[in-house]
Amino acid sequence: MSSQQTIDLASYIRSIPNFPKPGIIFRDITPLLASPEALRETVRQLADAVRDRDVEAIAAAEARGFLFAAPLALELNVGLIPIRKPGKLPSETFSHTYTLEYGTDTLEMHKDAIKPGTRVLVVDDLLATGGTVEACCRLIEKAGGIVVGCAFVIELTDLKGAERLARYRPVSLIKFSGG
Ligand SMILES: O=P(O)(O)OC[C@H]1O[C@H](OP(=O)(O)OP(=O)(O)O)[C@H](O)[C@@H]1O
Ligand SMILES: Nc1ncnc2[nH]cnc12
Repeated sequence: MSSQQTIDLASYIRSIPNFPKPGIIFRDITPLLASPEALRETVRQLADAVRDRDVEAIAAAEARGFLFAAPLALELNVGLIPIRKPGKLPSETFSHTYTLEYGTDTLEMHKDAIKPGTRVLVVDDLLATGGTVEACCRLIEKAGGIVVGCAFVIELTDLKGAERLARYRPVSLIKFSGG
């Protein structure tokens, strides 16, 4: 695809009704991941959206957050801090429990992952209630980091996650309403 043509990123998201529970419309990123052009454009747009934040490190929660955090860290030339589900990280961790659109979960981060005062951007594939990324922000703050923003590929606007995360100045590339 030539650089003159714009890519409609939303057209690479597949909507699957009633997964993983009745009433949820699952926004599936696998078609976007399958396209190198769409994935490259996604990472480029995320980088452009946060370039003025003086980001010094990127943090992301497993699993889908990692898929965008690693190429974005390379694009911004900063390191990557993995935030993981319980029992996966080998050294001492901080822990935080949060509520999802469906269910609850706990996340952990290495206590020594961040030098105090480091400017950290949190990245995830999708913003629903904001619970996951709020948990990431809490973990970063417990470690003495400064959350300078959070960036998402997809935002589910009806769930008001952007309001919950307003103090972290969230940005998103694709917005869906209605589930
Ligand atoms: O804004 P929230 O209400 O917190 O929801 C969004 C989160 O939910 C999904 O992750 P999930 O916990 O399903 O895990 P996965 O990445 O391992 O699929 C998604 O990747 C986000 O991290
Ligand atoms: N509707 C949704 N689609 C995909 N991932 C999600 N994570 C939370 N809600 C989701």
